[in-house]
Amino acid sequence: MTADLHIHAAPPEGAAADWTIPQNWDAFTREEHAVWDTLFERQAKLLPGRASTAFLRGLDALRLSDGGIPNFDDLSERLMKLTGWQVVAVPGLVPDDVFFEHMANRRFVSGNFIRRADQLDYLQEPDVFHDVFGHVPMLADPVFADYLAAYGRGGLRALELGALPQLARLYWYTVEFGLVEEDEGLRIFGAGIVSSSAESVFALDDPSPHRIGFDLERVMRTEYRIDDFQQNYFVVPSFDELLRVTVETDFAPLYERILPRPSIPVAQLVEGDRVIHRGTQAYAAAREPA
Ligand SMILES: C[C@H](O)[C@H](O)[C@H]1CNc2nc(N)[nH]c(=O)c2N1
Ligand SMILES: N[C@@H](Cc1ccccc1)C(=O)O
Ligand SMILES: [Fe+2]
Repeated sequence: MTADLHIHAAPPEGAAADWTIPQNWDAFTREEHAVWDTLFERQAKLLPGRASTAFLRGLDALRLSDGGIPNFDDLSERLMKLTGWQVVAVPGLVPDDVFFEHMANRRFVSGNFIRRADQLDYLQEPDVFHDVFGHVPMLADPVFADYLAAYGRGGLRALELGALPQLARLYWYTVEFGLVEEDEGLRIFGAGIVSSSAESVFALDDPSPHRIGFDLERVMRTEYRIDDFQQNYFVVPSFDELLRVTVETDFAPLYERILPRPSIPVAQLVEGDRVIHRGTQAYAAAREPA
């Protein structure tokens, strides 16, 4: 199974109207399962003491360490009992409205392919390791599970209100790259971090990125980059607080206030005429535009 890098307007051949496809678990080769196992073992070593307790508990509760790419029917059965979520297969990126519709109905979509053994560290599109290892453990947490379902409903609303980029930043800085303050210290929970060996160290240990207390309006105004380690991470005090703030706030007036204002750019570190992306440098602060 290979990635289809294009976002089609209509579901591709073999996909249902909601873009889902059968996982066809039997079609994964030994090599593909071995890629999962390699990635899994690498992260399993790194994450104790780095990942949030909710994430580590989810890994256990869902038995993701059983070995090989998980069978979505078994996984969904376990997840359904815990929080009412399911995991469904899609060929690759799906249109925004389809993505939100599934989420609002507690279906998490996962790319039905895995990176090749020579691409362990970087890929352009979310594969089953990112989607399932990265995202699904958090869905075993009842509070986070409610947050993501509410986010799906919020997504459909943001589309109507013309505020998708603003709402997408909330996803980026929580679901993909969020940090959480725990009693023992800062922990990672964003799927983009926990599924990356380099960033799961960088996000907590590197001195260069900004670690900013969660503020809804600031998050929705802050741009992000998708091709490098983050320069900005936002820290939520707890998942209860994240859920409370996002559910209790009516986003419509917030969008109205934010949309006419400039967004907060990601600072770029420049050397001569060359932009240096690597996050091991000290970046200039992401300042509020005047
Ligand atoms: C926020 C925005 O809708 C986002 O880019 C969506 C689009 N479609 C997607 N489709 C898949 N399969 N996975 C994703 O993470 C997304 N993200
Ligand atoms: N309260 C948001 C919906 C939402 C909830 C939770 C997360 C994201 C969005 C709105 O009014 O649109
Ligand atoms: Fe993701």
